[in-house]
Amino acid sequence: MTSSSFTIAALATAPAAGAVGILRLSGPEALDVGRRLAPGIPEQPTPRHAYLATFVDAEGRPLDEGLFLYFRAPRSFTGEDVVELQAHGSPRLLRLLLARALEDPRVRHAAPGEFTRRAFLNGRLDLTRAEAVADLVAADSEAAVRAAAAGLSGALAARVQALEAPLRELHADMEGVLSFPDEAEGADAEVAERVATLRGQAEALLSEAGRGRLVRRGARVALFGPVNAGKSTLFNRLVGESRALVDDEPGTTRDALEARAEWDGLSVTLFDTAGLRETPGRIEALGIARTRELLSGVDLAVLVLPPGGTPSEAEAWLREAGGTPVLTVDGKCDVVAAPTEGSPRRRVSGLTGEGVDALRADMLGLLWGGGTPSAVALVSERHADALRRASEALRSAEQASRVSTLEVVSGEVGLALEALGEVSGTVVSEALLDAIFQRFCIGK
Ligand SMILES: Nc1nc2c(c(=O)[nH]1)N(C=O)[C@@H](CNc1ccc(C(=O)N[C@@H](CCC(=O)O)C(=O)O)cc1)CN2
Ligand SMILES: Nc1nc2c(ncn2[C@@H]2O[C@H](COP(=O)(O)OP(=O)(O)OP(=O)(O)O)[C@@H](O)[C@H]2O)c(=O)[nH]1
Ligand SMILES: [Mg+2]
Repeated sequence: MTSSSFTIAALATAPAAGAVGILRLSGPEALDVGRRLAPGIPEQPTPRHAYLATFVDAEGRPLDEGLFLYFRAPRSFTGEDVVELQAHGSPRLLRLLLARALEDPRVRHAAPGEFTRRAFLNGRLDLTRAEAVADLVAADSEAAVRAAAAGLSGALAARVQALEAPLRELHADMEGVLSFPDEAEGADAEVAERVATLRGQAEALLSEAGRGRLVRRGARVALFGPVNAGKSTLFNRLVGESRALVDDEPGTTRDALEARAEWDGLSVTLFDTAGLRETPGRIEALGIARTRELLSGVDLAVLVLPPGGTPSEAEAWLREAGGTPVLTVDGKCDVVAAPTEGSPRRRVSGLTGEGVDALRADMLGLLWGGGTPSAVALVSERHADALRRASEALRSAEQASRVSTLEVVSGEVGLALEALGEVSGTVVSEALLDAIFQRFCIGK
């Protein structure tokens, strides 16, 4: 028996009490096994019809009354026969039902992501859409939900396809000329231009990886600057609650504090840090070392300066952020009159809230550079790696088209095609599938 002819079973709902819990079976014996748990179901149930059924134990004693659904292959999520027992959401009851299904030697417990893996192997989803399923389940902000939903409906698949199809055509044209130089004469016209256009597209898609990461993981933003500048007060204002301690004693914040917020649908983790100063006490020095470390790992740092901060002071603090982009603001703006000539820096007051909405908009602008977070293509690290290899092969092809033979150009284009195939799933190894689907939860 091959692994895919095994019938698999798993709970499709989280192992917690809820209104409804689902046991899902997929494979050739799904109906037979399902009917043994729900003996009232006809031998040939109507597919996609919700039957009210009694679920029973091995002695025929009722365990629950629930819904029974049968999806006949290939019209199911996995493309195989699928049966769902939709029971009351008791974790203990569901484990009893699962254990009964697993008593059958033709059934084994599904590996993480195995239902979706079978859907992929049976051609129901391409790889980008299968991965969007995992992204959707893991999404913890509205932008992440919307971007994953777009991926599930094929947004990324379409962009990869728009690259893969003309690349395959170009490859075929060149191979044609190489095999039948007389008949295919001219089919390799403008190779350099065609390669250059496709490389541009591959790089454009690759450039969305950073934004994809931001949507998936959320943005990380840290407030930093000299002691007593009003960082914690501003932090509390930005997160909308009094999370951080505030005091007029400089050095109040010793340990970085974090809070999660959702701005324009984007998940943002905001950090309040220990204020920096030149001659710190010992404990504070530890906090300061941690601030520097934190600053190096965030997507954006906001330097909060006290009123009257000079440009040279600002310069000195800016160096603390290393390579991280910095947005500098003048804090406590309520205590100083607005400068007569337009100050280059945003003025905010954590105390009164002045300038805080505008600051939030500035931060989103810097993190996003415009556009809506939910409209981003969810290019993952895995996709980016393959796209990088595809772009490199296309760059070599471009060079070869000027200095080398058509054979060499075609070889490089072939490599680019292989790399792209890893994104869509037209070229995949078992090991790659293992790596992808291991990240899924059980029952998905
Ligand atoms: N109860 C339940 N809810 C669920 C799922 C499930 O498996 N069970 N899903 C699981 O993740 C998602 C829904 N995804 C699904 C995708 C395709 C098909 C399906 O039957 N497709 C067939 C028929 C399409 C049609 O006739 O319109 C097909 O693609 O051929 C079912 C569920 C979310 N909700
Ligand atoms: N007038 C005014 N006072 C503020 C403002 N923000 C903070 N303060 C006051 O300034 C003092 C320091 O505020 P914190 O928010 O604790 O400053 P901090 O930068 O976190 O300080 P450390 O954690 O010590 O580095 C407190 O007495 C606050 O009430 C503001 O916008 N306007
Ligand atoms: Mg503080």
